[in-house]
Amino acid sequence: MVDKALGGAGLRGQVAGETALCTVGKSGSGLTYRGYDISELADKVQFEEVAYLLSRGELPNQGQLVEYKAKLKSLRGLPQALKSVLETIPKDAHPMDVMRTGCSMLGNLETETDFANADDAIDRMVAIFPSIICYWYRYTHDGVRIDVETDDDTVGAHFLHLLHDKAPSQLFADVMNVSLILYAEHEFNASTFTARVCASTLSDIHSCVTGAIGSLRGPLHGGANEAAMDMIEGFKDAEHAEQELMSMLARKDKIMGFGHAIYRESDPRNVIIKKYSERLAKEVGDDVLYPVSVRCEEVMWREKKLFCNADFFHASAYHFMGIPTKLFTPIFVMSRVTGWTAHVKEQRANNRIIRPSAEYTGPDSRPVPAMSER
Ligand SMILES: CC(=O)SCCNC(=O)CCNC(=O)[C@H](O)C(C)(C)COP(=O)(O)OP(=O)(O)OC[C@H]1O[C@@H](n2cnc3c(N)ncnc32)[C@H](O)[C@@H]1OP(=O)(O)O
Ligand SMILES: O=C([O-])CC(=O)C(=O)O
Repeated sequence: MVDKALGGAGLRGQVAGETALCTVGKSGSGLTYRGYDISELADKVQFEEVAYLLSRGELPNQGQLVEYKAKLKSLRGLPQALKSVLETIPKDAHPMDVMRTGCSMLGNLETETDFANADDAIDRMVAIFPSIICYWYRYTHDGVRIDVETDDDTVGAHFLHLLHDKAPSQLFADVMNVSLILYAEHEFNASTFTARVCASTLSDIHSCVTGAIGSLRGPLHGGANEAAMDMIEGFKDAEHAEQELMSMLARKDKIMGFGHAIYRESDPRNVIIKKYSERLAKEVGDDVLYPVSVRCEEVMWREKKLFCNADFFHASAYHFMGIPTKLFTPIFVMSRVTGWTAHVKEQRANNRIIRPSAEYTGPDSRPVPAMSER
């Protein structure tokens, strides 16, 4: 059924399948993973518990969590052939292209041959994605071949450790944890739908994730956090931000990090990451980027009733932790791989190939003219 308020373009408002994984825009804060509210998850659990919840169906007990984290730790290493491929990708490549190639190469080296073993392939991707991006980044930017097998307890701490060559502070590790939870799953968003379409052909899980990475890359989806950072970095202070935004709105520019396909008044993830951005700003002594971001939020709501989505305050939060802007969207991949792959399993469990119909708008039937008549 088409929701008239949203219109039908972009399949908006049309139910394209069922899921037990996530609600968007419904009860509680509006976002739940398997029934658990996002704000409670962000408050109380680790990303690894969310990853387990999505792949296995329930939150782990203590023993299961210990075992799961030990398994992830043991899967961080990169095969030599994958390292060689990463070393050939140029320094100026976009890191999302590196993620896409890294995932695809992993699919060549560790091909999923039996859907019954999907959880092993999923765990491997959750564990190895930070290694892939950091190995390439440090090799091409710092000229070092890093050892990716750290002893860090969590995916977020492991990532920051590899990137900065030292274990992160507790605050930074906590922010990464919350960020990875917030990005983990979001129903039938564009990249997840890509993964489900691929899964519906009974393709392998690495193909599903490789396709999803390509969809996430665009600035209307995951790429918005980088685009938001590029924008706010250009503002000198809150006053300047307001003037520039007003001009951008007058030119009808799209303001990255604002608006949403489903939420109408707010994105429940924003209030959570905004709080952490504020804490980080205090921690690092920022008195520009956070006030600039807050002013952008005020102006966009006042002028357009547009609100910050999950991406906007992620920009300043990641920046405060010393993460280069072009690595922002790969972090989204490190998290969303848990949602994508849970959807792949769900699609496989109740599958019919996804193949909608198109309304034809081309010319009427006509004969092929001879070459001399074209
Ligand atoms: C984690 C995520 O992927 S969250 C999304 C990240 N993407 C962004 O931040 C990119 C900026 N935002 C956008 O481009 C859009 O809001 C999207 C892609 C997220 C949603 O697109 P839609 O569902 O088409 O948006 P929606 O139907 O609400 O748009 C309504 C109107 O608001 C405008 N609008 C929506 N978002 C913005 C924005 N960020 N800046 C300026 N105008 C906007 C649209 O152009 C549209 O105007 P129109 O009717 O004159 O064409
Ligand atoms: O749901 C969407 O369309 C985009 C989004 O917020 C996400 O994927 O996290």
